[in-house]
Amino acid sequence: MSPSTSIPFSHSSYILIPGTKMDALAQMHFTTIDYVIFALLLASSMGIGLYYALSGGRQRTTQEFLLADRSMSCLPVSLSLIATFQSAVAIVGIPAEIYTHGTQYWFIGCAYILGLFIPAHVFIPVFYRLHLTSAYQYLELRFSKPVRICGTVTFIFQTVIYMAVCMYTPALALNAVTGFNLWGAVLATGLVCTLYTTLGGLKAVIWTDVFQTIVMFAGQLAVIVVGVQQTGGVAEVWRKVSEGNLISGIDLNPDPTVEYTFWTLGVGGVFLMLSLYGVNQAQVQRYLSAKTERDAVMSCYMVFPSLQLALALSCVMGLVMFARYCGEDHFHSLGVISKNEMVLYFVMDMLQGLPGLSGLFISCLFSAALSTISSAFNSLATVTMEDLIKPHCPSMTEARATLLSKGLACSYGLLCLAMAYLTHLMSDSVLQAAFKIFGMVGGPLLGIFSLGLFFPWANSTGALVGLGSGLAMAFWVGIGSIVTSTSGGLAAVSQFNCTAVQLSGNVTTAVGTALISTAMPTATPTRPMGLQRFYSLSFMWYSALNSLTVVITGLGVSFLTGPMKAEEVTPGTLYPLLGNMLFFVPDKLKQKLCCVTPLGHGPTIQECPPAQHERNGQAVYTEGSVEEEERQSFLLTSHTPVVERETAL
Ligand SMILES: O=C(O)CCCC[C@@H]1SC[C@@H]2NC(=O)N[C@@H]21
Ligand code: NA
Repeated sequence: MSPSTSIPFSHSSYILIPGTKMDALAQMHFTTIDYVIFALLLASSMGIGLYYALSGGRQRTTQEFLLADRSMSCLPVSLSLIATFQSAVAIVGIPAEIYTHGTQYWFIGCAYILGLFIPAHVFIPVFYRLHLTSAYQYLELRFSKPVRICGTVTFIFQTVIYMAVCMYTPALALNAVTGFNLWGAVLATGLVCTLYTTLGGLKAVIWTDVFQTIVMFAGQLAVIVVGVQQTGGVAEVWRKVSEGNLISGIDLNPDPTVEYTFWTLGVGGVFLMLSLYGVNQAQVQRYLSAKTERDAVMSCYMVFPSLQLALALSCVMGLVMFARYCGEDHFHSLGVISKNEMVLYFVMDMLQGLPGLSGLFISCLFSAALSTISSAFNSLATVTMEDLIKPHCPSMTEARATLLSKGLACSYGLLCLAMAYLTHLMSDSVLQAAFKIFGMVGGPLLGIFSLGLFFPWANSTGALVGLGSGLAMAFWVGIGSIVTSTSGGLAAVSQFNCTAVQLSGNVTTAVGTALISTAMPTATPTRPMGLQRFYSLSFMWYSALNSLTVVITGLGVSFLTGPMKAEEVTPGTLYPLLGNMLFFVPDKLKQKLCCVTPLGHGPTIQECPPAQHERNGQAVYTEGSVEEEERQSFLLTSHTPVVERETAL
């Protein structure tokens, strides 16, 4: 056993080194029951999709297809909110991070507090009362149409790339450990997902998310239970893990180039959470599908415990995996050359001989992927329809609009399949690839929404230049880190080896030292200086850096080009940040002080829009018509008794 081997993790994943144990394992094909379980998962997802295609309003209106008729209660919405950003990436990626970096990553759970509290009390009330369909309608109301278009296009770009990673991960898993045909798996996943999303709309996506989240948790739990039992029980696992020095306390290191510290996870993680649970269309659409604002806020609160459970399951799986292979450079001898592969080997090693469980785990991986990918297709179709097509063809009939939405969901599905094929450059950890996508593209989007919500002076020129600068900053750092490959994840890989070594005197501790092995075996890790240091910024700071770049540049340009006055801003598009921070100041003084229009003052000037036609003197609105939308928006925003709502805020 070589005590200090460094395993240079390479870019390419999933090459099975012939003759190694891994290769032998891959020959271990699924038993029939495993395939049956996997087929059951795909069939039940299809069933739910078909059910919603043939029941209810039969997906005949965009209100139903894209927003589930705004009729959902908080439980399914909250499970769907979790499923959307908990994919195979987390299930495959997090245990490997725990194995190689210790439990520091677990501190991202601290970011869930503010990361869900702020969306519940800032973003949801504003978006819900504006009665939006697409989050980017907000950008037109607050700024201008060009800003909305840029926001939509940025979102589409981010989601298509993220989808490719999400679809590729479980398929590679299947291929790596079962020899199952890689592209057969991608095709099966993509087609099933595209079908039920296209047929059943948001209702089907939400209810399949509920089912798939349950399968996801069950699969992870099964692996953990079997893993603990095969490693000699909880006490044994705990002993090996603590000896391996894997339990890391709070790391308060302020160095922003260190990948995982309390600051990058607890603070940087909040910005990541806000970009996902605050302003991402997929989540905003779920909030808007709730039948009342209260249901939307409750669904956001209910995400917290489930997200903590999902995080705990992934982290514990990493600990058990470490305990199982501790004391031997297991993965090295196995020829495992990518972090993404570790978990798959571990699971197949644990579950072999237990028919059905490996099928359950692969179903868990595909459930996680399907629930994320279907949410993305549906939100991509929604924003394309609402932001890019409808404004140009106002006279389009409801039936045609719905048909076009279905066509969009389908074509996005096929596009993501193609993107999955192109995703050859898989960074060493798919989890880090996902974090980079969110940070580089989701960060600037968080910035532009924050600019609009919290800064009345911001104008649309500032917003456009701000968004552009945020994306430029993101790609400068992101590409810089790949080119110089100094940033964590790609080159420098810390590899915990859990061999016990004799230290000075007879003190023996397991070496928890992280052996930094870089891709250049000769290079000793030197402290990067200047621009190198900038490029080696932890990817956990990308969301914060890029959103703040948008806000600062956006404000600067707004002041240069003539800031907006509070009365010019569309009512209901500002969040009285100052007003609510100074909640202790009496209203009269507050109004004078920061001249802030309290939240919820909808457009009071306009009259209730004219109905399409009258029937015996009563105004009649057809469901889903533009007039109906305007009427609802008017009712929602003008009748609210502001005072009591404001205190609720
Ligand atoms: O699993 C994925 O597809 C994406 C990786 C996790 C995304 C973020 S991390 C913080 C938050 N917690 C989750 O479970 N998902 C999101
Ligand atoms: Na998911």
